[in-house]
Amino acid sequence: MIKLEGLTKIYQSGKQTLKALDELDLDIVQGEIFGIIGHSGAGKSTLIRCINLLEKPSEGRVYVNGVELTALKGRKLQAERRNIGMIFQHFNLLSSATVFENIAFPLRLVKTNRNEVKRRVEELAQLVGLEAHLSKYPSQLSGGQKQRVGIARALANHPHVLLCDEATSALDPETTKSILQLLLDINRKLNLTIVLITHEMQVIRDICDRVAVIDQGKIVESGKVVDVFLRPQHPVTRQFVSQVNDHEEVRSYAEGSLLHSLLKISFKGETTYQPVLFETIRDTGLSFSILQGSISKMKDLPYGQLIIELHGEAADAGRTAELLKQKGLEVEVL
Ligand SMILES: Nc1ncnc2c1ncn2[C@@H]1O[C@H](COP(=O)(O)OP(=O)(O)OP(=O)(O)O)[C@@H](O)[C@H]1O
Repeated sequence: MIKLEGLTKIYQSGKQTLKALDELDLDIVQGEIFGIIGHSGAGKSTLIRCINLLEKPSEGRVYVNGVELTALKGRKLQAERRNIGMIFQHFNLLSSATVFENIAFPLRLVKTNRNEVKRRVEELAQLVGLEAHLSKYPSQLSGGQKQRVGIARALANHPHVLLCDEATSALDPETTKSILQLLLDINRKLNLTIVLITHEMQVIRDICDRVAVIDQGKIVESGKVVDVFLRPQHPVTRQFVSQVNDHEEVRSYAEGSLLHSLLKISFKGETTYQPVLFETIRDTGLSFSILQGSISKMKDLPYGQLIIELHGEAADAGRTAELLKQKGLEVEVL
C-alpha cells in the first residue's frame, strides 16, 4: 500500500547539512494502522511529510497505492495527493470559517456541487460526532472537537490513506482515548490505511497493528506491536516500552534483594486468563509472591505482565523460567 525505498532527506541550512532520514525502507499494508515512534528530532515528522511529498525527499522513492509519487509533478501529483488525508497536532483549521466550511474546504477545491457538498459534510459530521456543531467556529470548540473537524476534513475526498502527525499530542488523556477510538472505528468502517507518528507508546499500544521505531533517521526496529512490546530489542525501543511497563520500583527493590529470583512474565491472548503460572510453579515445589502485575489490551489482544519473586530452598529462577517458556509464556529473569 505504502512503500518507501531508500528514503533520504538532507536539510541544508547555510553550510550545515543534516541527514534527517537515512536510506529508510518501509512497507505499510492496506488497511492496517501503522505507528512510527521516536524521540524528538528522530525524523518522524520528516518521514510522514515525505509520504505525501509535503516534504520532498532528497533521494529514494515513495509509492502509495501502486503509484510512484516521487515520479510525479504538478497536477498529477496534486491529484494523487487527494488520496492521502492528513491531520495535525495543532489541527490547522481555518479560524474564520465554520465547522461546516472547514469540512467542505477540500470538496470546494475540487469544485464539488453545492448539494453534494452539503450531503457529504453532513455525512462526515455524523461519522465524527459533530452534527450539532456545524455552524460553530473553531474557537468555540474543545481540542477533541477541533481534531474531529480535522479528521472529517481529511476524509472529505475519500482518501485511501490517513496520515496522523502527532494527532493526539495536544490533547488530555481522556480526549486522546476518544480520538484514538474514532481512528480505530474509521479504520474498521472504511478499511482505511492509517499511518501515525507519536512519541507515546500508549498510542501505539491502544490502536496500532504494527510499529516502527525511528532513531537518527533510521528504522531501528519494527514488527507487530505485540512482538515489539514483549521482546523489545533496541535500547530506544526498550525505553519506549518502559513508558507503559514501568518496573522502576521493582527494579530498585531487586537491587537490594535476590536479583536472581525475580521473573518478569508476559502473557498474551488466551493464556492471559489461564492458571498456567500457578500450576507450573506448584509442580516445581516452589512458591512465589507477586510484586507487580497488570492485565491490559494491545488493540484487541489481551496481555498481562507480572513480576514475581520465587521463594524456596532451590529457588532456581532459570529452571522455572524454562518450564514457563515451554508453556508458551514470555519470561525474563530480572
Ligand atoms: N526545515 C528544516 N530545516 C532544517 N532542519 C530541519 C528541518 N526540519 C527538520 N529538521 C531537522 O531534522 C531532524 C528531524 O526533524 P523532525 O522534525 O523530522 O523530527 P521529529 O522526530 O518529528 O521531532 P519532534 O518530535 O520534535 O517533532 C531534526 O534534527 C530537525 O532539527
